Amino acid sequence: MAAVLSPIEASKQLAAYTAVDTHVLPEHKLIGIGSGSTVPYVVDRIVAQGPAVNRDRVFLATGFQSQQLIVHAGLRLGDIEQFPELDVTIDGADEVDADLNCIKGGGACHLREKVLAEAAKTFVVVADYRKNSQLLGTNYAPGVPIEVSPFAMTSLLRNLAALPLPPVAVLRMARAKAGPVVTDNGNFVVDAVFPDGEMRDPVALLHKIKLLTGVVEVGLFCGIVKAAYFGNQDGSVTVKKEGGEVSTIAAAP
Ligand SMILES: O=C[C@H](O)[C@H](O)[C@H](O)COP(=O)(O)O
Repeated sequence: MAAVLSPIEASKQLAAYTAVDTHVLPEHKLIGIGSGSTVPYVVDRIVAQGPAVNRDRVFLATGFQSQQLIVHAGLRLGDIEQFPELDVTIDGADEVDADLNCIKGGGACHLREKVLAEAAKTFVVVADYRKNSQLLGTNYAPGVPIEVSPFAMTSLLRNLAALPLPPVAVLRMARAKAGPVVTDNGNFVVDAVFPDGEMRDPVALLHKIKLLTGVVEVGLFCGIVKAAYFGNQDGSVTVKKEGGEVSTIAAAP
């Protein structure tokens, strides 16, 4: 018997299934798989397309979690060095604004995620309705994830504090380990809550943070997303597309 999903899980699944059905076509052979709690549903739906179509596909991972998902699903794992150009990458998101700018990195994977997003002809994000917002920072409270070289962590905190509109910034600590979260690249993550004024221009903010010494990557994804799929509580899916088009696919009867 199929497990009964909670409303949030059901909306993640709905978003993931709809995005895969729309964007992962039989002719797509190189596919990036992102990170987070929505992505397992992406992999499930791809597996459901069947062994015949998946046999000659290669899947690239944004980190340890998606690598495990790919391998355990019996799909072929590839490397960005071998396959620098992908047909499509599907990933989760922490928050998506009206212009398809995103906060990503709640799972500390945003460096590799951005590499696979930029490598893809089509980059799509999937999420539940809580991530759909007008202004970044409205629903996702921890702030902008900033991956930083460990040696530069203290100086980054000082440099952030010295900005004209400084954020409240903290080193992300691990939950079941003493000490900080360490990324798949061996770096630390600083979470920085910026004033609303700064969040209104994510592109400018991204550039400002990226210039600070020791910053490896910033969890602001700007101008990369082609479409975002949000599963809603009523079983419908809201689709936001590059260019501003917003539509809702009605719930199945
Ligand atoms: O670093 C993690 C990623 O950016 C995730 O895609 C993001 O945190 C969303 O994850 P979830 O779907 O679990 O909310």
